[in-house]
Amino acid sequence: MSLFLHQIWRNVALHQYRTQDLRKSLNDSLEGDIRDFLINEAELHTYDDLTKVNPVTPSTVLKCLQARYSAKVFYTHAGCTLVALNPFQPIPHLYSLDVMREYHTAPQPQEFKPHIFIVAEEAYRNVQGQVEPINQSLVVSGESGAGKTWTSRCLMKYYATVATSSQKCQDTVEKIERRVLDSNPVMEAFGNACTLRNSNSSRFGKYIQLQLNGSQLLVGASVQTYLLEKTRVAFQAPTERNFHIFYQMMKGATEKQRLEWMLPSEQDFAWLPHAEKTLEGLLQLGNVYFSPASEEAQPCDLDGHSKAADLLQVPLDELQSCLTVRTLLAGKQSVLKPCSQSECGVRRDCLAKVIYAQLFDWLVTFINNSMCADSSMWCNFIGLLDVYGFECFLLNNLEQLCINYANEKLQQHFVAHYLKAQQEEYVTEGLQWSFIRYQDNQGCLDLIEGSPSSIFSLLNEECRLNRVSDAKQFRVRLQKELSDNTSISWDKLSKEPHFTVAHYAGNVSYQIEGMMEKNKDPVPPEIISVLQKSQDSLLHSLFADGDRESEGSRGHSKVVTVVSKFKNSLESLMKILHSTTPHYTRCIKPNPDCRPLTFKKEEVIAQLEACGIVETINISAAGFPIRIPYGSFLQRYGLIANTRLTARMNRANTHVSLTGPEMSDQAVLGSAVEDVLNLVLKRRAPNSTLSPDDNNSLVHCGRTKVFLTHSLLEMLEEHRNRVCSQKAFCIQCCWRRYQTRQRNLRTQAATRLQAVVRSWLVRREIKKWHKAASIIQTTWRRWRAWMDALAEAELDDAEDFMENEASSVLPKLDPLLKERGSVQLSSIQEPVLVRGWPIGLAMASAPSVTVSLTATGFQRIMSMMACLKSPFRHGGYKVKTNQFDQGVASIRAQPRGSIKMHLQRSPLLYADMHPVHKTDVVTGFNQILLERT
Ligand SMILES: Nc1ncnc2c1ncn2[C@@H]1O[C@H](COP(=O)(O)OP(=O)(O)OP(=O)(O)O)[C@@H](O)[C@H]1O
Repeated sequence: MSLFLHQIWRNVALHQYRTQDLRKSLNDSLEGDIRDFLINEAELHTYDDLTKVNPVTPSTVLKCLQARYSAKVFYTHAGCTLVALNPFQPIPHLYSLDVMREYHTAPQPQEFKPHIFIVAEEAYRNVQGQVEPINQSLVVSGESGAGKTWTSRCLMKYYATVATSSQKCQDTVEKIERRVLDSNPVMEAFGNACTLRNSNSSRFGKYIQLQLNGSQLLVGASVQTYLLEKTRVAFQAPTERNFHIFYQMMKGATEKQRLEWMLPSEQDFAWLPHAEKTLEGLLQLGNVYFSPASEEAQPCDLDGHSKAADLLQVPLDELQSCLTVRTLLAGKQSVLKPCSQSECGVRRDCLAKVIYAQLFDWLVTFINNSMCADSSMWCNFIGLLDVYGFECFLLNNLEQLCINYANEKLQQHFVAHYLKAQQEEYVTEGLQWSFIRYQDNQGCLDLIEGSPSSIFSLLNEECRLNRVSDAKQFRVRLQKELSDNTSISWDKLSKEPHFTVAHYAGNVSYQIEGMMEKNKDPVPPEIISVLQKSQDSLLHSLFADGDRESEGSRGHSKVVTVVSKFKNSLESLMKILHSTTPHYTRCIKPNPDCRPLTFKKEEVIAQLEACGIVETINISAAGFPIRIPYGSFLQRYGLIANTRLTARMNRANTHVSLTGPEMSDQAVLGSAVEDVLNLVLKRRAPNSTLSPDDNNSLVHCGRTKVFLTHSLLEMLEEHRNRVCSQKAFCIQCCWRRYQTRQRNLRTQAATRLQAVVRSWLVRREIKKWHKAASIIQTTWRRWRAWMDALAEAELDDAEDFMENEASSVLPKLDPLLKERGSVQLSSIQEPVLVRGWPIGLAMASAPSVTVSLTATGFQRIMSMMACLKSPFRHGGYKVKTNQFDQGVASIRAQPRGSIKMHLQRSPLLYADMHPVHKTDVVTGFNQILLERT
């Protein structure tokens, strides 16, 4: 009994295990199945738009980008954004003049493969179309080395080419176009540097305005720059370099210039790291060293400043004092105070930075003056914004805060634009739905720039207080004022004063130390006044107008801090962006090492987050991330409502062919889709329907597509699975029934066949038996008759024979027998008549049960053959039985001795055969013989 129970338990367990296993494998296959339905992974590289991958998730988007990158397709749309992957190798055919012309002349460039030229052409056509807002902005963003500068260059070349091709006054345009293009290397020389992340990294943001006249021809351009990294002049991170211009000057200077600029080729410069041996530096200032003064009240001693003073053409002693002595204002009295060695160093760096920044601004103004068209000449513009991407390093300070703030601003603008685009698609599809649930990054922006309290406002306040800044105090202040905002937090374990901001692209921790100083960006007034005294006309003009507010010249209330300046310029930029039609290009760096055609998933996903693509995905998810055309929907889920899809489709097609417009087709399909959705929704909540007021947060039927949330997709899948397993069960039952029926039919047919064959065989056998029996009967009767006749005739002839024949034969045989004891018949020359006993007589006269002929050998055979009247050497001889030897007078006489007959084989043809295998039935001749024995 226990064994039996154990067996049952084992079977149940096995069954459960198998069921689980089956369910798991079913689930696995189902997941793959849905994936295959929503998106064909093998075809991922063919998706030109990331928002078309289903479902729109970071992982599918990433897979799609990777597949395209492997297939050497570098541009992909992401809704209203273009994603540009950096190939890190020249792809000349992608940017050739022919390709530019192809995109420019195409009736529908959007139908071409995604390309930066589509963005350029779209913007250009928008200006041509004069649809409000006519002015366009091309926003190119991405992290350092992602390809922003490359992309901006491509865009400028495109417009230059397009403008040239359709320009009548070639000369003017070529001039402008040349100037626009030629300004790039100059700007890059002054504003770019070799960094760890990019060997030609732009250390400033720029907005280039390409000015177009009424005929949409390029007539001028202007550049605005943002946040130049001027600290690089005096400080470079290990293994990084100073701005390119210094190295270029050192490398390219002629002997004459070297003499003029005091650049001996052997000289090393502290501010020019990683220069080749032959290179020298321009910045003699960097080689000015300070040694502590012998007395505390005395300023530091200087070394190497004379060359700098000569080059800057400022009085040597004034340069020395401005670097080593500070002027303090005490009421109307000014007091001179010697600076410490480190303060001297800060002042020296400040001098270099302020000169470089002013020079850079001057350069930009110069370029603008040479490119900018008169305002009367142009009416529209295409703006090109190349800004730093989101930054998050180990140590982040004010620069990163400003950059990330700018990115937050742009992200907000982008999100608003993207939401608008999404909303427009919903409207086109007839959906009454809005993204009211979507939370944008306003909270984070309020934290950084809001009023009355924000990071910027508190930083500015701190600077205006004109006191020595204390990082710890500032942190306490931040905590007190801003702790209500959820976008700011503090790491309690960190000892360094800091704050962490939750940006849209991730959390960034900013160190407070040094932030206030950077915000003040103080320029000692002594430095400005020295520079104003420069004999160098350029340097003099840079500072002569006194534009630059120095520490001393401004009242504390008027302090213009870095963040307030940056905020102002950003606000004016945002105003421009808001007044234009934006086009976003997100440049992605596929690997940190700038290796050609190498795709690192972790790198890319981080950038997708930082450039807002993941946010785009979130926005999609906040709406209806899954959009399925009616036809595809019904193909997969039609079975839920048992919808006769093909019938409806056929009907729809008939409508189309008859009526032309596709709407009737869509309407028919739409009603079938609604049937399916209603069924699923009813199961979830019996009273729910697909009315616009009900369930509209889950699903919407547009004009051509169904818009679904993830949860409704899951419900649909669940329903489909249930219906599928019911159908599968039904199919199994039918199949089994069919199989059983087939098996029965086969068995019946086989039995019938067997019966037919058996009866045919039996009939055939019986026929044979009948034939054999009649032959036997006939033969038997004939034989009996013949025997009777023979017996009669023999009886009549016996006496005559004895008298005539015996007397003639015997004498012939007698001597032979006497001589040999036996007779060789062949030796008898004359024919011998052998007369055998009629078998009937022989048998009848047999004295015992065993019949045996006394004749032996050949004689016996002959006798038998004769008895049976079988021909044996016809007419050759006659055989006499031994009865004659014994002097038989009459055949009627009883033969003496025993007669034995051994017949091993019947001479009759069918004697051994019997129709049924019955051992007890013996017929024919054998029967006769047996009857006799
Ligand atoms: N489309 C492209 N085809 C070929 N090479 C490219 C392409 N885009 C970028 N590159 C390569 O990548 C390098 C870095 O690009 P780029 O200087 O434009 O980056 P960036 O985003 O402007 O960086 P940063 O912010 O540091 O200035 C280029 O020097 C170039 O070699």
